[in-house]
Amino acid sequence: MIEVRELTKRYGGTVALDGLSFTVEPGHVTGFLGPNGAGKSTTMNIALGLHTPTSGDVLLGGRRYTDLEQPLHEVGAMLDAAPAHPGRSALNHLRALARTHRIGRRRVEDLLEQVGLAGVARKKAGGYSLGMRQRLGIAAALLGDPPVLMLDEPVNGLDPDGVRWIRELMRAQAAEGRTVLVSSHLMSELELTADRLVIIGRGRLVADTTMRELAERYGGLERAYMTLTAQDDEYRAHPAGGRP
Ligand SMILES: Nc1ncnc2c1ncn2[C@@H]1O[C@H](COP(=O)(O)OP(=O)(O)OP(=O)(O)O)[C@@H](O)[C@H]1O
Repeated sequence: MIEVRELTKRYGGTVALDGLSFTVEPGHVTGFLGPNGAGKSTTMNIALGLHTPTSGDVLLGGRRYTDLEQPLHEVGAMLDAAPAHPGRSALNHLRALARTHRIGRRRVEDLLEQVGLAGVARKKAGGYSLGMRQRLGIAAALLGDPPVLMLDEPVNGLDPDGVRWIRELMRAQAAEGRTVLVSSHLMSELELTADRLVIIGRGRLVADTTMRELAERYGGLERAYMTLTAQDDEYRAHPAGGRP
């Protein structure tokens, strides 16, 4: 489970997150949706201990990331598509990660097979395509068989095969009882993947619901997203005295 509690983050004068709270339950793929700059990456970076919140916190299975003794066994994450040093092979990259958690070579080889990189495992990552780098990032995230997965815009720039592969993988991970949070700024990307949805706008919670509920209430998912984020903009344009 992921618990985001009253999370606020300011970068100088920019309020990236403004008292954001929501919970992500296991057994579902939860989409984390919001326009560019809404605060999705900031939330994930804080969850993974990469940024410090101004106030509030994020708990993974009840603990902050920085308190986890064996983080690879607690949470797997892919925040960008450049997970390995370009001079290092997929095999060596995963082996190095595995050693930090006493994970065996067999697990690394099985994962390379699972993500479709077995054939290029000894080649340098610098020569990998975007799709191959994404697959390596996913392998690294899965290495410790963690109960929580967090993926930031994982299908950006991928071809249809890669998109389908990641989509099926996320659904399979959720079906096995894991907590899966996947961010996107496009509703169309989450439509076929997520069954729950957390929508944020300008660092605030806009909706926390199921896909079905949202589609029924607004007569379609795209329409729901446009309506909800437009309302947010409208509200934020008149913060002092409310709407005119
Ligand atoms: N390191 C930083 N320094 C200053 N401002 C930042 C920093 N990181 C994020 N921001 C600002 O915080 C806000 C939220 O950004 P964030 O990247 O979290 O949004 P996002 O929802 O992930 O957007 P996108 O879909 O474009 O990736 C934006 O206004 C952004 O400019």
